[in-house]
Amino acid sequence: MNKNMIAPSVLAANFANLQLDIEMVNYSEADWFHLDVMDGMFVPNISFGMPVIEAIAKYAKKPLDTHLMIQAPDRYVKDFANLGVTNLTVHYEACVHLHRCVQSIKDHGMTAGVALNPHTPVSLLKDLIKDLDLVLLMSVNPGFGGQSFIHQTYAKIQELKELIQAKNANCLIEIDGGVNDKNAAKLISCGADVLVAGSYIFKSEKPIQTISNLKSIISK
Ligand SMILES: O=C(CO)[C@H](O)[C@H](O)COP(=O)(O)O
Ligand SMILES: [Co+2]
Repeated sequence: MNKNMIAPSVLAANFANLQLDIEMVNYSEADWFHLDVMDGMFVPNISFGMPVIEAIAKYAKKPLDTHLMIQAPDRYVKDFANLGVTNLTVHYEACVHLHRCVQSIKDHGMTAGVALNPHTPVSLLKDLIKDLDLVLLMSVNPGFGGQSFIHQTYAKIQELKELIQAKNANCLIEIDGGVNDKNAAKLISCGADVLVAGSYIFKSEKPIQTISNLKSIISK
């Protein structure tokens, strides 16, 4: 997979005119769509589910990177595969049988990611890292867009990078929450491959330009 990527989080898009924002991302230099699914149980917020992803998939011309913030996500792996999701990320904290869930995601033809909450140590992934295509480090507490970046994330990225290298694993590091032009370069230099950005992109006056700026910051 390519590195130094931008994944706009649709959570911050205009839901009254989603198609317009989807076309904007298609047209932009962004690499993936980031789709945040929240169930009101694992996180204290409810976002969107299958019907909305089905609608997005109709217009999206870039891979769908889907971040499940739901309890027992293994129940829905097949449904997300059927919607055309490219990468499915589940939370470490939401999965009792994480290894089985990761295998199921791959068996359904998707790449598999595991997300860690800010309080969850990277070392817990040591026995699974070789099976993963992506690790998502939450740089805010999951559930809401527009929160402030947690600075401890920089050290976690470095620790994760060391684990990946020590285990000779081949997985991307994705950072999610509070990403902007101030922290993007440092995140990449610490070892991140994919930056998710929601509010910073969709709440800006010129989102296409904002994506382009972020892309040039992380490509240097
Ligand atoms: O997973 C998420 C929240 O749980 C979102 O992807 C994340 O918050 C992105 O939004 P922002 O860039 O506005 O912080
Ligand atoms: Co997310």
